Amino acid sequence: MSNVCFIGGGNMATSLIGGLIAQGHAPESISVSDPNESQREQLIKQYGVNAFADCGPAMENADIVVLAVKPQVMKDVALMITTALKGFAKQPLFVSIAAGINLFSLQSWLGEKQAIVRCMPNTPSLIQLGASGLFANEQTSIVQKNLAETVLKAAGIVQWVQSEAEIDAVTAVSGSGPAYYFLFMEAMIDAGVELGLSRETASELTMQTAIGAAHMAKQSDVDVAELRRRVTSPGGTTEQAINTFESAHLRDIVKAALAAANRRSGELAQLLGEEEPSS
Ligand SMILES: NC(=O)C1=CN([C@@H]2O[C@H](COP(=O)(O)OP(=O)(O)OC[C@H]3O[C@@H](n4cnc5c(N)ncnc54)[C@H](OP(=O)(O)O)[C@@H]3O)[C@@H](O)[C@H]2O)C=CC1
Ligand SMILES: O=C(O)[C@@H]1CCC=N1
Repeated sequence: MSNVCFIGGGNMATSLIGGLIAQGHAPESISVSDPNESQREQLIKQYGVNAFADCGPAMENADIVVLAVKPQVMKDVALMITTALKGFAKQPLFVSIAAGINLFSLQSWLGEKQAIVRCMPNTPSLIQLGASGLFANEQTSIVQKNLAETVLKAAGIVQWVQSEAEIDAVTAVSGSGPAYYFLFMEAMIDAGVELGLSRETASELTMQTAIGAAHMAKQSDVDVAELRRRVTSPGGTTEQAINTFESAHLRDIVKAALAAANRRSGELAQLLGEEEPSS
């Protein structure tokens, strides 16, 4: 079993650790570094993993180091890691899950020779229903790619993408995606309450409908547009609701929202990363 280290033990690391443990990964082979004591205590209590304040002891014997800190602190953290790595015989594979921080910056901080995978997971990893996009630098071997894939697959599905730019698109679709569905569910629950349902009933119906629709879409041999048409009886109730969404340009709103998320990844790269020399 490979040794997995997380630098940063917040929301996303907790989701991935939860997925790994649920898939039978031994807690003793998982280590975390986080300066926040209560966060460390929570992870030890909940999952029995090893937790440290500093990155050095957490990374000892790690085969894979997942960089799970906020993009804003990634440079400082990466430079600290580089110093700690100097005493290590074995160099681990790095997997960065930070939005926007590109391979050029990560290599500048961690070293040009390091094997690095950029990954964009999402929080449903906690219940093994995550969706991750992966892209590796040229220094990453097939064995290391398989290792990254195995760790992320414990948390859900994995898609390798063809170019690094696609990771920003993955961020806009599935990285941030759970929040879009939660927003839609919030709105449906509130609307159900306005129509006279209790909040509990509106919540139960909304969540079960989301689960049912997602399962159907995944299992069906027809596309989602056809599934939508099958709910929409001519002259019926759904048609009224769909017409309301279409006349408010819901598709344009979704397109603009995902474009804004995608654009933000580029801005974070510029704000927080190293400037690439123009060729
Ligand atoms: N949340 C999400 O849905 C997703 C997030 N991501 C990416 O994952 C990364 C983490 O996000 P998220 O988990 O939400 O953030 P959190 O703030 O929940 O977690 C980050 C953790 O890192 C800790 N930290 C700060 N400095 C250090 C350090 N020097 N060494 C070790 N740990 C440190 C923070 O402690 P403290 O709070 O005390 O600062 C915090 O506990 C981000 O880069 C984000 O872009 C990717 C996909 C989805
Ligand atoms: O909002 C963010 O920046 C992170 C990345 C994807 C989901 N959460």
